[in-house]
Amino acid sequence: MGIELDIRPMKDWLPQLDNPLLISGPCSLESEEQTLDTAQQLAKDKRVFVFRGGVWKPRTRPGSFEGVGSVGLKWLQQVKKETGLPVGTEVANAQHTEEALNAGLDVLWIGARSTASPFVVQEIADVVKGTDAVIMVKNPVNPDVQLWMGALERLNQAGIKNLVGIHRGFTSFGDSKYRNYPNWKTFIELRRLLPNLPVICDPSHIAGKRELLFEVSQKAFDLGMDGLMIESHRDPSCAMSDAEQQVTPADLAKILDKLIIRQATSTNKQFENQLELLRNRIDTLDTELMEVLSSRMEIAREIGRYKKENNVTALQISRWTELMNNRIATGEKLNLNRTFVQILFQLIHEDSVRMQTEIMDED
Ligand SMILES: O=C(O)C(=O)C[C@]1(C(=O)O)C=C[C@@H](O)C=C1
Repeated sequence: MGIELDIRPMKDWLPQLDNPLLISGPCSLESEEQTLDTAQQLAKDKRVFVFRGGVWKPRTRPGSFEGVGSVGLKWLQQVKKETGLPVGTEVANAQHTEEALNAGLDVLWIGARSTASPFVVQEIADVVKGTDAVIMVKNPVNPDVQLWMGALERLNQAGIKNLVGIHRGFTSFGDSKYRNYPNWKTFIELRRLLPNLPVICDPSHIAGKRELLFEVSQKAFDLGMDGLMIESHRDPSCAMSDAEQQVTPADLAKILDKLIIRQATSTNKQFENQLELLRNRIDTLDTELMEVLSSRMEIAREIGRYKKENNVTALQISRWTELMNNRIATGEKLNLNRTFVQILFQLIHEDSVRMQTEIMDED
């Protein structure tokens, strides 16, 4: 389902922005002193454009530190006064939103668990209606691009044009080196559906550990994301939440020094010409690929008709297993990724079986 949102570019509400947008600050605000000290250090690095600090912390289980609450808004106001940095926090219900707006916060964001709940998003949208608030929407915990877009749409319908998506990864099951699996394809799909929506990455929540922050941040820039939100604490070892994934402002600067920021296009004519030549070759190969697929499917249909006449099942598990093993081995010789080959042939086989059963069930 296609939707068009009326979205303003980030520079309209943050004129000092010199791409990309970097938001940083502690996971949770813990004391006025910790807040101001971290903010002062971050403000010295001119690459940080917005200071963040969690005030109300949605925790998975009760009993964990749930944030300092409303008093933290005063500390954020103080940060703004002392450093000149715009400030932001996460809101999870109407009351948080009202308080944050009244405190003059510059940026509010909706967390992954809240984005997954349309009632919560609507409640927040009703409060911000008619204001020129800047609202960032994290992806929902599950990789459902429609749910993510739905949240953005609700806010846009409430007149909010200063919208940004935040990619923070998705709940992982089983073994994963990430705290939240990045599933980059969900971002790619969101960008395809809403090309004018700025989207930043939250490497802290994807990585879950500071050692992976650089790798995830670089990947975000390789894909053309518009910024990063990275948690920073003056002393992560004694942070009251997410200690493993926070970095000191000094370590943040080291990560930023190493990152390569890529542009969507290049002004180099030679590059553009060469790219066009290579893209033409891809177009030709894709046409051949489709023609080969079409011939393959035609044979599968023929087999289907034949099986129908002879009362034989569409699914032939031993042939399918043998075929898959063979294609993976061939793929390896041809330098094709194993998972890619597996998924590709699963899709082809699935459609082949679908067509054959349709033929069999025709009158
Ligand atoms: O070999 C067959 O029996 C086929 O119908 C072809 C095919 C395939 O598309 O490769 C389709 C269904 C079977 O489960 C196995 C293989």
